[in-house]
Amino acid sequence: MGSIIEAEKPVTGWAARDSTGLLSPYAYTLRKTGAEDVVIKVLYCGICHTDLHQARNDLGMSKYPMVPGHEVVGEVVEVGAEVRRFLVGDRVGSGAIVGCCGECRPCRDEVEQYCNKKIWSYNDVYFDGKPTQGGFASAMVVHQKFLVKIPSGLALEQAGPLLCAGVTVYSPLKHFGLTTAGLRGGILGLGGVGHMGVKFAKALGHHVTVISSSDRKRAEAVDHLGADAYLVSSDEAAMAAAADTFDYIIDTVPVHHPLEPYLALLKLDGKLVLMGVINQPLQFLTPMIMLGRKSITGSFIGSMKETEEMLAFCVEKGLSSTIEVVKMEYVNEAFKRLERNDVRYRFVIDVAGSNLDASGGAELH
Ligand SMILES: NC(=O)C1=CN([C@@H]2O[C@H](COP(=O)(O)OP(=O)(O)OC[C@H]3O[C@@H](n4cnc5c(N)ncnc54)[C@H](OP(=O)(O)O)[C@@H]3O)[C@@H](O)[C@H]2O)C=CC1
Ligand SMILES: O=C/C=C/c1ccc(O)c(O)c1
Ligand SMILES: [Zn+2]
Ligand SMILES: [Zn+2]
Repeated sequence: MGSIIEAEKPVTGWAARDSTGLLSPYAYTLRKTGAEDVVIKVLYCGICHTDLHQARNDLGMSKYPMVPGHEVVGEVVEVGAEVRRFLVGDRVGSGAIVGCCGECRPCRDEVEQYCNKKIWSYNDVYFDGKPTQGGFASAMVVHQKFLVKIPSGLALEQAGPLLCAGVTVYSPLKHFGLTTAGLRGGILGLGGVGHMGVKFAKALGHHVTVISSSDRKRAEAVDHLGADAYLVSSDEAAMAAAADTFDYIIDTVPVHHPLEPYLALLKLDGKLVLMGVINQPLQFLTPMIMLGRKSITGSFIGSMKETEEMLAFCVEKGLSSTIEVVKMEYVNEAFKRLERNDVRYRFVIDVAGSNLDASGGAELH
């Protein structure tokens, strides 16, 4: 077991300073290692579209400097005195949430992502009053409850996106009972979350249709990801032909869009599950859901329990994410490419290989 270091630890991350979302090196300190804390050296971190929303202040709630990153894979380098679940050297993962109250109903029911006092991995304030900072950094301190072991069957760089994109799509499939083989599912938006949706839905034995904004991803969706069908949302004839055929649609589009074209695709009792973080009201006419008893619902990441289950599911089914690995110096370009929908299907930063501490942060804040 590692020793407890009593001092705050200097660390270098890449932070956004304002709503341009441009990231640059930033020096700060990590809290002293508490009894249930685990210090991790960050190895890899995926880039989720939420990181872009937050860095650019799309939701109007961003605080700077902000070190994004919530698809974190690391190696344990220290553990607190009461950490029982992890040892120095373990390969671990951390996601979007790093704290919760532990007492409310969602916490007691092990769906702590729905705790009203949850603490986000960055752009939030920890119990000690310090800002939380994410995984675009050389190290993090995380309470043991919010870490999972990465199973040995998974490549570390590919495991990162499972910790947000993966569990985000696994959780509603499980929760809404969408696990029966033979269901007909739609994945709207083939990005980081969407591509994991195709993989999980196929592994569950569903008939999977990708619904995309263009024809550009058709061949990859069918040949590489194994989708059964591909619809271009602007192709009115194809959309009309597919009306009333889907049990569910997982909607991952990150910008404002109409819902009616997708509600029309659902069968009786079909479900539209909203995933995208959208800062403008969405609209639909009520008959679009009444005539067919359809549901519009949403889902937020997944619990730590579901994350462990999802990782085991990936090992069992031989699944992982499809990624492009980049160095931290490329992160601003990666953000631009993510915004213009030019990534197959997730960027993952090789954080350890980017030698952040050697590059030196800005002055200590
Ligand atoms: N609910 C939750 O818990 C979570 C929510 N999110 C949110 O889900 C959304 C999707 O995240 P993620 O998969 O990482 O995003 P990506 O950018 O990787 O994928 C989004 C996909 O949506 C489609 N799209 C349609 N219009 C646009 C547009 N104008 N700009 C960009 N993409 C567009 C594209 O697919 P195509 O080319 O096929 O049209 C694109 O690949 C984001 O809003 C993110 O914040 C993310 C994780 C967890
Ligand atoms: O990517 C993970 C977080 C998603 C998210 C969902 C909802 C919301 O309001 C956010 O700020 C983030
Ligand atoms: Zn995310
Ligand atoms: Zn709680």
